[in-house]
Amino acid sequence: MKQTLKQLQQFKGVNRISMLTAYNCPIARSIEQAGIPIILVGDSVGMVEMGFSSTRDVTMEHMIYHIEGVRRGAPNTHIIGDLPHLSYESIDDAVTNAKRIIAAGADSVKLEGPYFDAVKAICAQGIEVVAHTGLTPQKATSFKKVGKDENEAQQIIEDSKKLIEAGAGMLVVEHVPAQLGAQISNELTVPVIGIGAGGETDGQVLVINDALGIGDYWPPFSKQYAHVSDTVLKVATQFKDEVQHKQFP
Ligand SMILES: Nc1nc(=O)c2c([nH]1)NC[C@@H]1CN(c3ccc(C(=O)N[C@@H](CCC(=O)O)C(=O)O)cc3)CN21
Ligand SMILES: CC(C)C(=O)C(=O)O
Ligand SMILES: [Mg+2]
Repeated sequence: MKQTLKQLQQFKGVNRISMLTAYNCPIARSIEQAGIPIILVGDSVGMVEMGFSSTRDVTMEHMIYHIEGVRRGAPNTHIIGDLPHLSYESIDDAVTNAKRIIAAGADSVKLEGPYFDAVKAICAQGIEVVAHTGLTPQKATSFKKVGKDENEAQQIIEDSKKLIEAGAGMLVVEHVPAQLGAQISNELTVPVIGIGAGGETDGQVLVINDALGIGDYWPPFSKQYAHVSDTVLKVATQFKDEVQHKQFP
């Protein structure tokens, strides 16, 4: 059954939490069928589905379109919708756009970085918020690991704590040393979901295209459980040949 962030918080320290991204209806349907409790409609859609070289090209309209499809496929799964780049620079925009993400079918919204007042304002509207620290691709100029030196690590810990104090009910921490992922998980009372943040976080999130082996590049911390792009190539080639040689239909 679809759970709220508040209900999902009970898993901390009890069960590991799995989360996958999804961007369309049939993939979301299979993820729900597998019993994954949380689907993230990430702005990574811009890179892995739309062919942009950054998540900064993703708009509110893109996010809404994808969230609507995912909700049709997964009516009973908690859906987190990413707020895209520049959609929460002002408090007014943050609240307006969070409401639009929820109206599209998400159960909570996620935003990147130390936007404490935006988190507070969105929570004040009764909308659950997921925070995101570590590597934050909307602002990043490279996708290198962050938090490797002591100052940077301390800043990430402080931002994470303040985002939870501002009202965020869950945290995603991306591409940081395993020891920092573990420390943040230990120090926060809410679930910390890691991606490239080691094995000691409360849960793990993976981009579904990386897990399926769709695309031609996958981050070093990801795992390919299948190689679907190879299958697409095989199928398309076979179909072409069969049409050519009148073997199909
Ligand atoms: N397919 C995909 N999977 C993701 O997990 C993902 C995206 N895209 N796009 C949005 C962000 C960006 N992410 C990424 C993407 C690449 C690296 C990566 O390859 N890092 C290398 C090289 C970095 C560099 O030299 O610029 C590394 O060794 O850290 C890391 C995180 C995670 N997110
Ligand atoms: C990588 C995850 C955490 C994300 O924000 C996304 O898929 O957009
Ligand atoms: Mg994202």
